[in-house]
Amino acid sequence: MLLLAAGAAAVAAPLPVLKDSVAAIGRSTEFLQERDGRLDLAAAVAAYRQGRFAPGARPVLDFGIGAKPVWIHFAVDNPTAAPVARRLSLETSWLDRVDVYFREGGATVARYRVGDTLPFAERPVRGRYFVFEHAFPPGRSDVFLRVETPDPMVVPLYLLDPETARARQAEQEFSYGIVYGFLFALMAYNAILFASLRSARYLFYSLYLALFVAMNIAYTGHGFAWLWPDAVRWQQWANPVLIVLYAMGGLQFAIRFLDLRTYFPRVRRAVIGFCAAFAGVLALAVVLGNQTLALLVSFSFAFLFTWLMLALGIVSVRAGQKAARYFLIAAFAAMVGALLTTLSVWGFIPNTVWTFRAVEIGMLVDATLLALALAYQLRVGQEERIRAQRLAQLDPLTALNNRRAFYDKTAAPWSQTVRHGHSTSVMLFDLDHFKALNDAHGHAHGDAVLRATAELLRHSVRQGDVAARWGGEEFIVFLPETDAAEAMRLAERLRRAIAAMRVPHDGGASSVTASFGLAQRNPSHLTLDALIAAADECLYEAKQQGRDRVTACGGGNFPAAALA
Ligand SMILES: Nc1nc2c(ncn2[C@@H]2O[C@H](COP(=O)(O)OP(=O)(O)OP(=O)(O)O)[C@@H](O)[C@H]2O)c(=O)[nH]1
Repeated sequence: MLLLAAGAAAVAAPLPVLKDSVAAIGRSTEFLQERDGRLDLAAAVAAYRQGRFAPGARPVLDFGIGAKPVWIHFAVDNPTAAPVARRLSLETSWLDRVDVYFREGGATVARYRVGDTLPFAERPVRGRYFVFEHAFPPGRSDVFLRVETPDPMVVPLYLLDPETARARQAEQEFSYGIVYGFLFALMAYNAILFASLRSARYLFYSLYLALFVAMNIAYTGHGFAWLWPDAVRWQQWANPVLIVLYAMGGLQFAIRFLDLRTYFPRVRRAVIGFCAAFAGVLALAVVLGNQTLALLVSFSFAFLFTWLMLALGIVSVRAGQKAARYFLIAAFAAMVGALLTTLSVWGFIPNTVWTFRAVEIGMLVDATLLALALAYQLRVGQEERIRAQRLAQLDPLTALNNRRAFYDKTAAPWSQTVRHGHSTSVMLFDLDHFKALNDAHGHAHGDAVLRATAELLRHSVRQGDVAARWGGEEFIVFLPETDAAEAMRLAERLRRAIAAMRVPHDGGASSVTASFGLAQRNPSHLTLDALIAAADECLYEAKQQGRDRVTACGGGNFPAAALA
């Protein structure tokens, strides 16, 4: 059993048992910030003895960005008769320099210097955090740490038995595996969608996730441990640069996803300007070698970024964009996650696995919702395309096929007809004296007559027949597997129905008649147009012969009276 003692021996606080608590020990520590120049160990120990150290008020000590170097002390009391092994870990990966001194009976028995300004291989225990193994002898030991960094000086200290510490680390790595695996899968899937659909929003979504992973890998220390263990200089700049790139990636995705170019062109320009301004100041900070400035730029950018994403989501929802609802909830989840993590790191709320990792949980929710939103947009886009295609094929007045659709839909049956030599006919008909009807009752009434005729036609054709408005007051029907006699019966039925039709207008109701031309395919009709031309000739003949009749070319002429 190992006890941790805070404060000078004379005023020792109650000693927590470390083995039972996987919590940061900030409250059991005391600290002194170097306000009047650098202190060496001897000076720090002397200051400690003089009671100049202040007690740690929170589990995780936090001194902010660009803070002066700080000395931290805690005492360990081993009440047993044998040494007890403990693992001290400082779970912030970005600290520039940390000196640790283990002292017993007023003498330093072990000292380490770590920090991300030193190559990774120099760490006493290989890990993304700063870890030290120490066997505490019976009785009291003192631990002094000196921490120096321009980065956020957050110092979550844990003192655990090595087994618990290793299990905790394995658990953390496992969960990072899940987070990165999930995000990589989404990234790959959307990159494939981009490759096949060529829509930039999928690319920017993948990029946004990739930049989140890159940023996360950097600030969790995985990058330094796995990817750039010797790139000490890059390690100094990786966090601010990747934070800014991540936020820029998010905004670039938002621009495309929310289609700001169409909906809010000025907002889009402002967002691009905002990104460019921050990127410019960051570049300046890098050129000047001013890390504190770079960090201030990146954190303020990240802070504004979360609010901006939320604001863009809100205005887009208000502009009626359905998919923006997903975006808004996603941005909100990411924001809550980032907020919880920040509060837990700074010790305002309990630093549990859930609160500390909330930023990643928020990002998983964010990424999932955005993937759903992209899928939703894809589906809506497809439906719109299909609807547009259908509309492009319809005659707007009568909702019958237009000419283009007629040719589309008859292409296959026509080839069948030609290949198998089936009898096929085409029927063309044209309303008689339609100009006079328009003149007498107005164009709107003429339209009503055309719609009523189309309705009759729609109900007269059989399955497989293709009816269309050919133009003006002229209609066409392609009749597959239909010889002249059968076509004649169909046409005659339709002619009578049209003649019997009454279309009401202000002063009563009007009636119309129609003239029909019929042509049955024969070997001389090499194309459908040739057959249509033949039907057109018959129609002309029907008109010539007095209208309100069906004329079959090469076949009989059936005036209304003859068939009545
Ligand atoms: N109301 C209405 N009229 C149309 C439409 N399309 C064409 N028309 C009219 O249809 C009339 C066709 O006139 P014409 O080609 O002289 O034929 P017609 O008067 O029917 O005479 P015949 O065909 O010889 O019996 C024109 O007055 C066109 O303006 C339409 O969509 N709506």
